[in-house]
Amino acid sequence: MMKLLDVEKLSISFTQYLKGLQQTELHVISDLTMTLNDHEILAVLGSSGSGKSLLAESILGILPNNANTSGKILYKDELLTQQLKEEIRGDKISLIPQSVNYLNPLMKIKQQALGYIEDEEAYKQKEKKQQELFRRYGLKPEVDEMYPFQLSGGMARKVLLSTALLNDPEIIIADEPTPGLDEKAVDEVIHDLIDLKNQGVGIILITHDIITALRCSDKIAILYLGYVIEITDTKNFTDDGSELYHPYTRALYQALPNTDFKLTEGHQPSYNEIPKGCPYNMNCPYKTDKCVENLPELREINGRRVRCFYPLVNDDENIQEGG
Ligand SMILES: Nc1ncnc2c1ncn2[C@@H]1O[C@H](COP(=O)(O)OP(=O)(O)OP(=O)(O)O)[C@@H](O)[C@H]1O
Ligand code: NI
Repeated sequence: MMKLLDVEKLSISFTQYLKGLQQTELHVISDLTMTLNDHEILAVLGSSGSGKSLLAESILGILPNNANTSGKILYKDELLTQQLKEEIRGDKISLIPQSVNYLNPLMKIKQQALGYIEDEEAYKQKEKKQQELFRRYGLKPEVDEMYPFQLSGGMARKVLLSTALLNDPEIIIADEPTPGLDEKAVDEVIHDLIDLKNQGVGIILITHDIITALRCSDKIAILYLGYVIEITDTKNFTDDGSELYHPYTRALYQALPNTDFKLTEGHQPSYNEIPKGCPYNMNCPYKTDKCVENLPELREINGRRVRCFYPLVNDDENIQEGG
């Protein structure tokens, strides 16, 4: 097992200008810490608008200009600077984008998959790889000369997937690859991701769909109001949920058959109302004054990372109250 990415205390916010000279800070991601290894699918689970795409953009170095960030990201123990991000983007790290709108509508498919390559030999090699990948994903040769509008949604997704794989990436960030797809296409995406993982790729699967996360990930990081509140092995989502330590994670899992399997808006308060103290305290049945006053750190407990003063650890595994 090799560490590919370490995200350490990453925060992303936007300054909002209100009437007059007033301004407030919109905290979209706060104090996010997580690790991605090779041969691993890490699902990042959060509701719509919770900053998941911004996390992807931050790792890739394509954040909007007005974003304020702090914290750091390491790539194989090396600080991932903006320069290094630009070097490895599309090469060692690839994005499977959230939307097929990432395709340039005015450019033929093959041309945009390959990009501009000056060296003739290098071009030929990449072209060969592209043709292999297109064949592997069932894209016929005539797709090469098509424009995006001529593709079905499923074909466009396969083009994005093949393009992401062209340079044998070590890390793939898949941003919501399944919404809007029919059941068969979802099965295919999941199958492809697991296949890539088995080849050694480390994958960050960004999703608001807990069922997709449960079906293919090895670990799940759960976001709440921009905070990671638990990172746990996917196998801990089992039976009655008693292996899940954060009250929110457990409630989410136990509610599953009755919800529409999605983390919808309304589950969480809005970003303008992030409470002082624990982000979950307003909904937590176990809260104390301490939770209202203080923000719990993300700490390691029995191989999980949990942001809670009173994690729901089984009786036989005694844990001290966190500080
Ligand atoms: N350039 C920007 N300026 C100001 N605020 C922004 C900007 N970009 C994003 N945001 C804010 O950050 C929030 C998170 O955006 P993001 O696209 O990362 O969410 P997401 O979790 O990917 O949502 P979805 O599930 O809908 O894809 C947005 O709701 C928006 O309020
Ligand atoms: Ni998004």
